[in-house]
Amino acid sequence: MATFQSVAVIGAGAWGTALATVAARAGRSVTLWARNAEHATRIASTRDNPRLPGVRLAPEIVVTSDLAQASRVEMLLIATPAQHLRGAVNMLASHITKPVPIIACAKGIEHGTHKFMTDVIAEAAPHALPAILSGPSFADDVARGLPTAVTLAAKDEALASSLVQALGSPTFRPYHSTDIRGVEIGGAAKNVLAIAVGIAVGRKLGASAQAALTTRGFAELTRLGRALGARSETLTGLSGLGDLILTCSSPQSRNFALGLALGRGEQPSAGKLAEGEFTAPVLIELAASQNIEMPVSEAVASILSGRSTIDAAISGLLTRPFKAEE
Ligand SMILES: NC(=O)C1=CN([C@@H]2O[C@H](COP(=O)(O)OP(=O)(O)OC[C@H]3O[C@@H](n4cnc5c(N)ncnc54)[C@H](OP(=O)(O)O)[C@@H]3O)[C@@H](O)[C@H]2O)C=CC1
Ligand SMILES: O=C(CO)COP(=O)(O)O
Repeated sequence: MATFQSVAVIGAGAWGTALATVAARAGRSVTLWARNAEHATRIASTRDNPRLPGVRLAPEIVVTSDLAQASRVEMLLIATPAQHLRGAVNMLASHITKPVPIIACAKGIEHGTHKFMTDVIAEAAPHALPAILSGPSFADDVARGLPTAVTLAAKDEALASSLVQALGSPTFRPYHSTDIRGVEIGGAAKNVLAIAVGIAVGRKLGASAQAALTTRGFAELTRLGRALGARSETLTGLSGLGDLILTCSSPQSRNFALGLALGRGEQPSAGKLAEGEFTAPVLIELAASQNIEMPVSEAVASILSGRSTIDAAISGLLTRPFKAEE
């Protein structure tokens, strides 16, 4: 089984910083790459990243903005926002001349192409061995060493298992899988559904509505997943149901918090990345192309685009025809 001793994390936001900490805790030699040279220098000297406040970066983590240096490793993790993953991998591609695992850690679907993250990696860096890491894991919890479990999928099971060995520790437990698509669908869709549930909570629709909306959201995530070939154990696993439960139940989630603010009629906090906002339009385009009904996601997309008011969207969902549960 291959061992991966050196790891680079591309993207020094909250998640990239937490993942660098995870890899260091697992005993890897870690480089964290920030696109901005000034940020890299500041993080390297203060050992503190304002994108993940209160977390001290381990002294052995090298922070750099030099991509050539960062890419001289045995495995890479990409932790940029989903819509910037292609740009980051394009920059890396000229440095990747032999098969190297590149793990997508972003949750989303690319605008315009409807491509999932590992497809983007395969296209942009043909030598890469694409993989995906996703599951219920807030950066802050992960960085502080609170127990978390995620799914890590690659096409080749032995590779997925080696990557798990390289990153896993008692407080960060990846489960390996070969169902890349299933993992990607869960991570992308749950962010959109969390906005819906946040809106319902913000509108004070009650705990019963919160549970109902989360469950019906899971039904539509599952419908799309099945249509795209995902395995049911993945959809009910950590990267599907697990992450949906986390994100739809906690204001610690930026997607839930965005919905909460919208539901309360407040201004959402500026500068916080809520991937569901970007995923919603492309998710419903993808669903339509597969003839899959995703009414909750459609309601979120129509609210975010201004095509519908919150009250009209809620009323639209509540007056849908009664039907068999599936
Ligand atoms: N935070 C979390 O708890 C988790 C997040 N994720 C996923 O991880 C992804 C990143 O989220 P998160 O880290 O929280 O977001 P942040 O907003 O904290 O950070 C995003 C980082 O990406 C960098 N970046 C943006 N564009 C580019 C680019 N073109 N090239 C290189 N770097 C770029 C930003 O750089 P700069 O600082 O210069 O702007 C920033 O450091 C999202 O898809 C999210 O869903 C997954 C699991 C947990
Ligand atoms: O993906 C996450 C937890 O698994 C983080 O959720 P938010 O992006 O909504 O904060």
